[in-house]
Amino acid sequence: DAKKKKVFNNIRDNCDPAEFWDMIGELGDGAFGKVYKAQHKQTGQLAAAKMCVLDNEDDLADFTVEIDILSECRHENVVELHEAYFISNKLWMLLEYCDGGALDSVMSELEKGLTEAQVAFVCREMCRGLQFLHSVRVIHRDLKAGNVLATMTGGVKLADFGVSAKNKSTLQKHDTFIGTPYWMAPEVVLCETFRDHPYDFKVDIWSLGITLIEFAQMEPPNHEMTPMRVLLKIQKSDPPTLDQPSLWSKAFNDFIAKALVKDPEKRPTAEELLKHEFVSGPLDSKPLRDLLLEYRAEVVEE
Ligand SMILES: COc1ccc(Nc2ncnc(-c3cccnc3Nc3cc(NC(=O)c4cccc(C(F)(F)F)c4)ccc3C)n2)cc1
Repeated sequence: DAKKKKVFNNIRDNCDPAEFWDMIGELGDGAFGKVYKAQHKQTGQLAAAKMCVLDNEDDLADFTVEIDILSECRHENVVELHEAYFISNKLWMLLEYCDGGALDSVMSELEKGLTEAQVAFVCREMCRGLQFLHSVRVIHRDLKAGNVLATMTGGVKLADFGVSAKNKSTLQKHDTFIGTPYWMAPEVVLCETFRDHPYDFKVDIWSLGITLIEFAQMEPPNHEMTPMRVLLKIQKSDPPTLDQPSLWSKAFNDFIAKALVKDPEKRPTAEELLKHEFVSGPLDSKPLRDLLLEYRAEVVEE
């Protein structure tokens, strides 16, 4: 009955994607479920299709955070959701297909990091994506090269391949209202008022800085340590820098130093970083497009 059946907007209920889409290849088989390369039967449009088997309809609620966010987040630097289907306990999400793949795969396949020109272009696009996400009060919380997708035409798109449960926690929308305060206990008031700490979104700026070091050096700082050791190190050490600063421009080193400020209140916003000389000059997508052509040649060769 209508009452029980929660209607989720953006999801086509009891509609089979196989009616409209052919699954033409596999893109990944992660913890989250299978991901296929799909082609629309009529339009020929390509998509990345993620299928998750849900035990019951309540699990669907877990995914609606991701679906609602992706449906609202229409921006050229954020991966775009085409359609979502829910049929016989299977949830399908079809996203625009980024034919360049994820940037961590590009680096590991070519066994080299990005040049400064490539980093500067990708960095500007990522800042624009972050500026948008933060403007609609979405915090990514898992920025890294593996979550940056590219297209052969030089498009750069923020994505998040994390496991859905993590997505739910990482993609907390921060505009939930505070309940009526009259009956609130003091500790609830304290928690409620400081819950929506205005600097939460600054976590993405730190991760952006770390991701730039990953682009330049193929690995993030401290990659040789165990995760436990890294937690302690990040907490007590000075912010990381490029291993060999003299190999890179002053602007690049300075941009990283600005993003990797430990105090979130002093860390700049994406909007402020877009004014930095590292990304404010004329930047061309050609260096990135050339890298992707190299990558495609390698992958095709295999
Ligand atoms: C191995 O070679 C390739 C070649 C091309 C591609 N291209 C591509 N293009 C688009 N999506 C994918 C993809 C690959 C593996 C897993 N998921 C993929 N996309 C995807 C992403 C999502 N969700 C998000 O990216 C997401 C979720 C929450 C928030 C956000 C954000 F905050 F960034 F907006 C983004 C949901 C469903 C799917 C199918 N992959 C990938 C690998």
